[in-house]
Amino acid sequence: MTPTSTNTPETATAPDPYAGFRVGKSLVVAIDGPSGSGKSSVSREVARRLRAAYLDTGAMYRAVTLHCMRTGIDLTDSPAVEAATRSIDLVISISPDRESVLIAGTDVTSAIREPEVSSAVSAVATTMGARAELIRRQRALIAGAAHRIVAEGRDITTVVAPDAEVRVLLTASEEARLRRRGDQLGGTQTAAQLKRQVTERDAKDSTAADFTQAADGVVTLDSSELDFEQTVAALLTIVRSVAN
Ligand SMILES: Nc1ncnc2c1ncn2[C@@H]1O[C@H](COP(=O)(O)OP(=O)(O)OP(=O)(O)O)[C@@H](O)[C@H]1O
Ligand SMILES: Nc1ccn([C@H]2C[C@H](O)[C@@H](COP(=O)(O)O)O2)c(=O)n1
Repeated sequence: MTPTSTNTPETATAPDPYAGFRVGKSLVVAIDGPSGSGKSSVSREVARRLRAAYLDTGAMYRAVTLHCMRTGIDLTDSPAVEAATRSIDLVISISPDRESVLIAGTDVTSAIREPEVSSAVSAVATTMGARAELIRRQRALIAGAAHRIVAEGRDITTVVAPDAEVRVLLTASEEARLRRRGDQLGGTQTAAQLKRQVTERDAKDSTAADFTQAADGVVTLDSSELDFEQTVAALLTIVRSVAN
């Protein structure tokens, strides 16, 4: 089943002084980058300020992974994973203010963030048939968003929405990304655990999508020396300069 959005982003009728972006003009902001670079948190906040929809494509890979795990599908069995991806009844919110992922009506919003899913998700991300189906659904969600959307993942600037008005590779040094993920998890993880969750997962995922270097026309934003607010402001500046 094709996923449907549970959100209709606000249709602005007045100028949007904070975003400084012309009202009424169609806008797709595509963001890629490695784990811990700040894609989800920064993109969500930028979407709020642009009064745009927000699509977390990683959540879709996570949902398929959880579905396979719960239904006993062997994640190394590519045809079975592809079939599961084609048939999954997946509904994802594209509101930046409401995180919601449903599989066949069951709320899996928190479950897809569990460490077991994070450890297993690369198996789905590297199953090309599964990618093709998720890319198809992601394009449909982007096309169906009212008139502005920020979509983030690993292949949005290159494959899902290469014609987006704004295309950004959000990076940060490995040290910054490991530190951020460690802080995010409340200091509960050892250095080795963090490396597995960030660096090793990226190494596996980058065999299926290139998010380590900016493709032609993609602007690189290195947030290593920026705090969260500075990164949001820098991304909004790029949006204004590229899209206006
Ligand atoms: N510029 C920044 N400075 C400091 N911390 C940041 C910055 N950007 C994001 N963060 C924090 O870093 C953590 C990781 O960010 P986030 O989850 O958005 O990364 P991500 O790129 O989406 O990772 P993943 O792909 O693994 O989901 C979060 O706690 C977030 O608040
Ligand atoms: N467009 C995308 C989005 C995500 N992935 C993969 C890479 C990750 O291992 C996994 C979960 O993403 P996260 O929630 O950590 O951002 O999904 C991908 O291959 N392509």
